[in-house]
Amino acid sequence: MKKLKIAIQKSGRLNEDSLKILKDCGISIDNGKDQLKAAARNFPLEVFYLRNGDIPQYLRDGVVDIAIIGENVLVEKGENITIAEKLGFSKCKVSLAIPKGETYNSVKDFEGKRIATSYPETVKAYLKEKGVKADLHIINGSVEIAPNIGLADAICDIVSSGSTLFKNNLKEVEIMLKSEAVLAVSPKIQAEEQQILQKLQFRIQSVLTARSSKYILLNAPNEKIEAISKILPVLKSPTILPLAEKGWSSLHSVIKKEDFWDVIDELKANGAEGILVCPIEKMVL
Ligand SMILES: Nc1ncnc2c1ncn2[C@@H]1O[C@H](COP(=O)(O)OP(=O)(O)OP(=O)(O)O)[C@@H](O)[C@H]1O
Ligand SMILES: O=P(O)(O)OC[C@H]1O[C@H](OP(=O)(O)OP(=O)(O)O)[C@H](O)[C@@H]1O
Ligand SMILES: [Mg+2]
Repeated sequence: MKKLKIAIQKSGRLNEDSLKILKDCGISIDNGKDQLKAAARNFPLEVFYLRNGDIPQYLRDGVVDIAIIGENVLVEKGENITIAEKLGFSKCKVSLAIPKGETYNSVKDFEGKRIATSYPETVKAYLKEKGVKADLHIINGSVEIAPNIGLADAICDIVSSGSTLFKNNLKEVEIMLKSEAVLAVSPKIQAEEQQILQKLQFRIQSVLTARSSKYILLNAPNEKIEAISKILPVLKSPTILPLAEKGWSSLHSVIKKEDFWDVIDELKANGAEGILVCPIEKMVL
């Protein structure tokens, strides 16, 4: 039987969450420390542990069928590669930054400036669109140090919490793109592998929907149930069950994780008690 070949980052920021999402999809993989290739035990999947930056080429060549990779890397060198799914982790921005003390008016300020970056294609495309010509210095790491050692006037790199910029006395002035981990697909994927991908994608979608949702249970007097049902931003209509105590009911539903804190005060004001919010493991809509 054919196997779907997936590339994930060997080590680094994407590695752990990539393995976790496969695990949550019920797929167990031998994760030997120095292994570069492993087979899943219970799913037709072969895992290749690779450098994030090398993955676009492997996808293009059809050496692997799919990959979990930072969207920013696809923007930089992911021509012809499609995104099947956004995975919701490793969220970051790719931004332009300049020394904190300098004034900034607009992207035109980069005209003629030296910009250090590991993402030259992304910067080139961005500045070209804005009609700005700058001088790019390509370096592979520790980009934020460049202005401090006189190598460049500005930088373009990944920003997440902003602490690396802060520590290096820099400020973010342009956000070029927002990125997260994605499931990317090779243009050379074959029909049989495509079918396995569909099965994997179905599992991933169930995991992602569950991750962004919560199961909520609460008790309320019967006369308040209708009002409470209207407050809750539920996915479908709630389940309502009578409690042993007369005149009271228990309401069960699924809500979006981020919505809960917006409605909690209103729920309480409407007589809701014993509110439980629980994680959901898998969810099929
Ligand atoms: N500080 C950060 N916060 C959130 N996501 C990040 C951060 N830094 C990088 N990422 C995301 O994680 C991906 C992998 O970053 P990481 O630094 O682990 O590897 P890398 O050095 O870019 O790649 P390689 O595997 O080729 O060495 C990046 O492409 C980006 O999408
Ligand atoms: O805004 P922050 O939260 O500080 O994150 C941004 C930093 O994180 C990444 O570096 P990483 O730590 O992955 O080191 P690397 O340059 O060796 O990849 C990125 O290259 C930035 O330097
Ligand atoms: Mg990094």
